[in-house]
Amino acid sequence: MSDAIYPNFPVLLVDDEPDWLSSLALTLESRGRISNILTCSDSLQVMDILEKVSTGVVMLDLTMPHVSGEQLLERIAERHPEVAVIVVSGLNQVETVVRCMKLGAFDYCIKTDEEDRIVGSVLRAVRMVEMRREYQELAGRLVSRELRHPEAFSSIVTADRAMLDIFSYVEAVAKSPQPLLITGESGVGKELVARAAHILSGCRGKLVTVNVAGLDDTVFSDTLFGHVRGAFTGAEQVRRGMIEEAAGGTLFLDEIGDLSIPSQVKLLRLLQEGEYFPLGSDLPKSLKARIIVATHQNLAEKEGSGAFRRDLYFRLRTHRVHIPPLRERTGDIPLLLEHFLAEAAQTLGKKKPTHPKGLAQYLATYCFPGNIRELKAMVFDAVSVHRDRMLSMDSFIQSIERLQYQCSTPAGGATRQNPFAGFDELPTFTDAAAFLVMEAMERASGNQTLAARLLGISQPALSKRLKLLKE
Ligand SMILES: Nc1ncnc2c1ncn2[C@@H]1O[C@H](COP(=O)(O)OP(=O)(O)OP(=O)(O)O)[C@@H](O)[C@H]1O
Repeated sequence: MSDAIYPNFPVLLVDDEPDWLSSLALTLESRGRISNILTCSDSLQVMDILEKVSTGVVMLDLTMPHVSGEQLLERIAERHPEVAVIVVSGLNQVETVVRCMKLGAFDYCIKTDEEDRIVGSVLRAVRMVEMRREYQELAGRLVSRELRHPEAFSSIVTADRAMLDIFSYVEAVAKSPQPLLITGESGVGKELVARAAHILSGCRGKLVTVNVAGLDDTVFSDTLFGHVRGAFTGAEQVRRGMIEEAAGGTLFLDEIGDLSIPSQVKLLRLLQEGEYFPLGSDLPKSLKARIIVATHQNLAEKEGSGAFRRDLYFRLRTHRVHIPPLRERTGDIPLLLEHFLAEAAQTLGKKKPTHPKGLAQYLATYCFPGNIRELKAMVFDAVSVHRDRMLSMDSFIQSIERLQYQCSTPAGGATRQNPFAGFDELPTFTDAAAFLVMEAMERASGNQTLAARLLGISQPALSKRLKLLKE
């Protein structure tokens, strides 16, 4: 949650008793952190307010002069079905409850109910309205496929459809108080997406990044929550934790899949309660930052094996995006190549070189386990050693040939499979060679030099085989 008022739509409290209105408002603010509250003690004004202000939730008394709560409930359900109405009444009669629920009430509370019951009901209604609004926003954007703030994504070079859909999604959920989970292999651009989500959130505070991989539980707590003086031996100064650093902004927790179980419990509590205790202090502090988390690991698998808490996993996955690896968006390679060539030339103080025809095609045949970071490093390496106007292909070929084995083994480095192992009847040498040649030509988009490299033979040798195939 940011410093901004919460939720981003008003909760309207309607009751003819001003004292009850102020006490309810106080309870919602202190127990539910709901600060965006409007009150109305005149039932005649309610429909006017709803016309003018985009209210999300109404808490409605039943017994009021002029217009009764039930009449209002009926009108609201008819004219503003998007508003969630919670009836809060002194009447504890089953028939009244049933009638109100039939008229479309979201919930029915009795004024003498425990505070937690009433606050819990409002929080559920707020969450439902938030989700409904996010869904409508998202559906609208996916249909129009238009970004309202494309500048937030300006550092992410792509023309890939899946990536552009991710941008729409991130834009739609950017203002949500719920955490955002970003998954994807290492180097796909998760941090860039987190940065874009932070810009779009409208929070004026900083984006504070913490890589939680390898932090033991004490260091994790100290880093995030900070400590008071004397909290432990050596704690001579107060330490502001990263949550406080990020107040009014975004806290980005990278490598969340590596978090220890005790730290997962603490993170879950922080997300659930919106509160934390600095080490050595028994005075809680409020979370005032939006949380974004990222991991290259498969959290569903980790949850299945018990290495990641289920409750935290479900809490984190409310809003989630998966960034595809570069090998699944090879259409981006020419764009990224141009982008990194310009960046490398500028950084290294050189003139931007042109690249050989076929380089992008050649790169597209490689699996890029390190994704865009790896491509960027390759381009910088090539630019740093090149002397002529035209970039040499050799530096790329050498890097790729050195790393190529990783592509031929499945993720996780399992041993190379024999592709013929499951065949009942083996193909002849001639047939197998013909299939290989056709596959290489396909992968190299018809470029014989590239196809020959993929097969480890010379271009004339490939040309000879192609001629034989045609005959
Ligand atoms: N689409 C892109 N356009 C331009 N640069 C990109 C793009 N995607 C990634 N990069 C660059 O690649 C590098 C890796 O990106 P980033 O750190 O965001 O990846 P990551 O998924 O967070 O990696 P890790 O999991 O290792 O933390 C950065 O230098 C980033 O600027």
